[in-house]
Amino acid sequence: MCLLKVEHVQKYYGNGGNITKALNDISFDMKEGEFVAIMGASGSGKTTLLNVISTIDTLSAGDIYVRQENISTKKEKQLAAFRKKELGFIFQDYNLLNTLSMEENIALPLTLLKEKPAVIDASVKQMAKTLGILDILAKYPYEVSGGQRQRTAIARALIHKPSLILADEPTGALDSHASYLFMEELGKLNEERHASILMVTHDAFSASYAKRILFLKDGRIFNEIYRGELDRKAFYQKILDVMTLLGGDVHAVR
Ligand SMILES: Nc1ncnc2c1ncn2[C@@H]1O[C@H](COP(=O)(O)OP(=O)(O)OP(=O)(O)O)[C@@H](O)[C@H]1O
Repeated sequence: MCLLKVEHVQKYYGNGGNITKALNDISFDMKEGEFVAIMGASGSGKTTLLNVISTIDTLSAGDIYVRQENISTKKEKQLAAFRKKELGFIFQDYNLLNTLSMEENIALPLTLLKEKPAVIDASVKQMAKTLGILDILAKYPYEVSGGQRQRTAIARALIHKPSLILADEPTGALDSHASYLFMEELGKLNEERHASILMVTHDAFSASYAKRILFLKDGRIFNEIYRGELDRKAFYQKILDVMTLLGGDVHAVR
C-alpha cells in the first residue's frame, strides 16, 4: 500500500527578485515498509524535503499524502496531532532530553498522546527489552554510552508505532564504528519490523542500508537507484559511482 505520495512539491524561500527554489517540482511515492534514503550535495534541498514531509515547514505548491490523506491542506492543530501520531523522528544528536530519564525520554511520544500510565509503562518496558536497554531505564542521557543513547532514540521513534520514521543525518555526528552499529539497528528495524524509513544522509555507507536512493540536485530528483538483488557492499559501490557521476568528485557530494 502507498504510504507517502509527494506530488509536484515546490518550496521557495525569499521574495521578489531574491527567490531560492529549495524544492523544484519533486514527485515520488513510498510504499509501506520501504527504506528510502535521500542524498545530494549541500544545499540540494534534502532537509527542506524532510521538513515539508514532516510538516515542520509549509509547501509553496504541490501536495503530500500520507496514507491517502492530504497533509498539505491540514490546519496547524490537525498537523500537530498528525505529527504526534504518525511520525517518529531520529535526529543527528538524538535530541534526548537531559532532564528526563531514559524511561521518560522513550515514553515521550505516548505521554504527548495522553496514553494511560499503565499502557505507557508496559510499552516502554517491552520496547526497552527488544532493544536491550532495560537496565538503563532509570538513568539519564549523560550517564549512559553513545550506543545506549542511540537505542533510546530508536525506542522513542518507535514507541507509538508511527507510520513513518524520518531520520535527518542520523549518523552525522558518529564515528565510523558507531555509524555501523546504528545503521545495523536501523536496517534491522526495516527488515524485521517492516518499519517505513525515510532518511536524509550525505554518507554513502549509511545510504547503502536503504533499498532505494533518491539523489537531489538543485531541488530536483536527479537520479534514483534501487538496491534490488545487490548485497549491501555492492550497493555501496553503486552509490559511490552515482556520487562520482553527480559531482564529478565524490567529495563534492559530501
Ligand atoms: N529558512 C531558509 N531561508 C532561506 N533559504 C533557505 C532556508 N532553508 C534552506 N534554504 C535554502 O534552500 C536550499 C536547500 O537547503 P537545504 O537545507 O534543504 O539543503 P540540504 O541539501 O539539506 O543541505 P545540507 O546538506 O547542507 O544540510 C539552499 O539553497 C538553502 O540555502
